[in-house]
Formats: sequence, structure tokens, C-alpha cells
Amino acid sequence: MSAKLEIANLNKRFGGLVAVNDVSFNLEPGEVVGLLGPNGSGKTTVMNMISGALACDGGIVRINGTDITKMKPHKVARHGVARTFQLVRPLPTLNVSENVMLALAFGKQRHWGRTAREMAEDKLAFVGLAGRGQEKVGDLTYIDQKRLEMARALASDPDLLLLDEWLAGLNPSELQIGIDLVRHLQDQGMTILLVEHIMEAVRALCSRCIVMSAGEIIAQGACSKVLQEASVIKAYLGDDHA
Ligand SMILES: Nc1ncnc2c1ncn2[C@@H]1O[C@H](COP(=O)(O)OP(=O)(O)OP(=O)(O)O)[C@@H](O)[C@H]1O
Repeated sequence: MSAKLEIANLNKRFGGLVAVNDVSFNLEPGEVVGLLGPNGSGKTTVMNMISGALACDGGIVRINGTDITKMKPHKVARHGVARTFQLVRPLPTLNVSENVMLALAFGKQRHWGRTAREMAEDKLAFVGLAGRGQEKVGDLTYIDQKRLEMARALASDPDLLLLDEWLAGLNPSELQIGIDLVRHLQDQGMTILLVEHIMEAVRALCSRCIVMSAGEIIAQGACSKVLQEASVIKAYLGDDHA
């Protein structure tokens, strides 16, 4: 069986800056893997190249064995890939339900009208926003905005979810709600690449971690082991702590 996600020798430059240098890793179906590293280490750039938002300068991205390297984001979505963004960005002129319906219209299978409305309600219920479809997005609390962002990502019926610091900014009780929601997805067999700085969440959710620094993978393996490696501590905290 093919890996759910296979990345081989991925490269990206921004002018003279090498943002991602020869990055390779696989995700097996149903795995939840943490993609970690200090600010600017290249994590979001990797996410962007997987989702098709950014063209890579070299390397290959495969989903279920299919080369999606040069595909535009809407085509990548049809291969079952969805993502959340660091900054939640619902459309403020649409209500909660309409925001999910919009995502349904552009998903793997396109849904419109009443079907889309019912499906949107299902997605909203899954993330904990049952019956809240008619609310204005501007009235949502931060955790509820995060829930909506997740419902929008789930609208395309993905089987690979790219979560880019989706848990950032939550208070401790909201964080637990967020972790539980990701775990619920995990229990349903979703494959998840989790870019995250909150180690409590990484330890709770990820079987495996991949750590980047300055565009390169510097460590990978079981989280408990990787997070103790001197190279990882040095990348996060500097020489004095390694
Ligand atoms: N569009 C862009 N143009 C120029 N440089 C960019 C662009 N996007 C990212 N970079 C640079 O590429 C490097 C990697 O950035 P990236 O956002 O991938 O890091 P990151 O690990 O996701 O960081 P963070 O944890 O802060 O989100 C950084 O030096 C960043 O400034």
C-alpha cells in the first residue's frame, strides 16, 4: 500500500534564502505526525507546497501514490487534502453555515443548495457548533472561530489534514477541547500533519515528530525521544541549553 503522503527531496528558495532544503518524509494512513521547529524553520513552506499554494523548486509530493507536485490547490483538495491556516479567515459577510457551504462548493465533490446546507450542519455539529449556523462569524468566540475553520477544512471530506498551528492562542480549557477534537478525527482514521509549537498538544496527539531547523530535517522519530535530542533542544533554545 502507498503512503498517504510521500514527500521526496523537497526544495524551496525565496531569492537567496533556502527556506526548505532536501526535505523528505512519509505519512502512513491514520498517522498523526508533528512537524516541529523554531520560527522560520520552513514548516509552513512545506505545508504550502503540499497543499499546492506554493510551487516547489524541486522534489516530489505524492498522495496515495499519485504525483500532485504541480497541481493547483483546488486539484490537490480533490485528492483528499485539506488545511487550516495559522490565522483563521472566515468570510465575515457570510454566516457560519454559509462559510462551510462555500467550502463544500469547492470540495472533492461539489455540493450546493439544500444538500450543502445539511452537510454544513453535520460538519458544524462534528466540531461542536451544532445549531449555530445562522450566527454571524464576527460574533464567534476565538475557540468557535477555530471550530469553524476546522469545519471548513472538513467540508471537502479530506483524508489528509494539514493543521498549521490550529491550536495556537487557545486558553488551557479551550486547548483541551481542541486536542479532543483532533483526537476524535484521529479515531476516525484521519491522517494529520500537525505543525504546532504547543508541546502539550504534540505529546498528546502525535505518535511521531519531524523537527526542522533552517529548512532542513534535523531529527525525527518517537516524540518522547526526539524532543530530548540535543540538536532539537539547541535549535529551539540555543547552544547554552544543548
Ligand atoms: N513568501 C515568502 N517570501 C520570502 N520569504 C519567505 C516567504 N515565506 C516564507 N519565507 C521565509 O522562509 C523561511 C521559512 O518560513 P516558514 O514560514 O516556512 O517558517 P515556519 O517554520 O513555518 O515559521 P513559523 O513557526 O514562524 O510559522 C523564513 O525565513 C521566512 O521568512
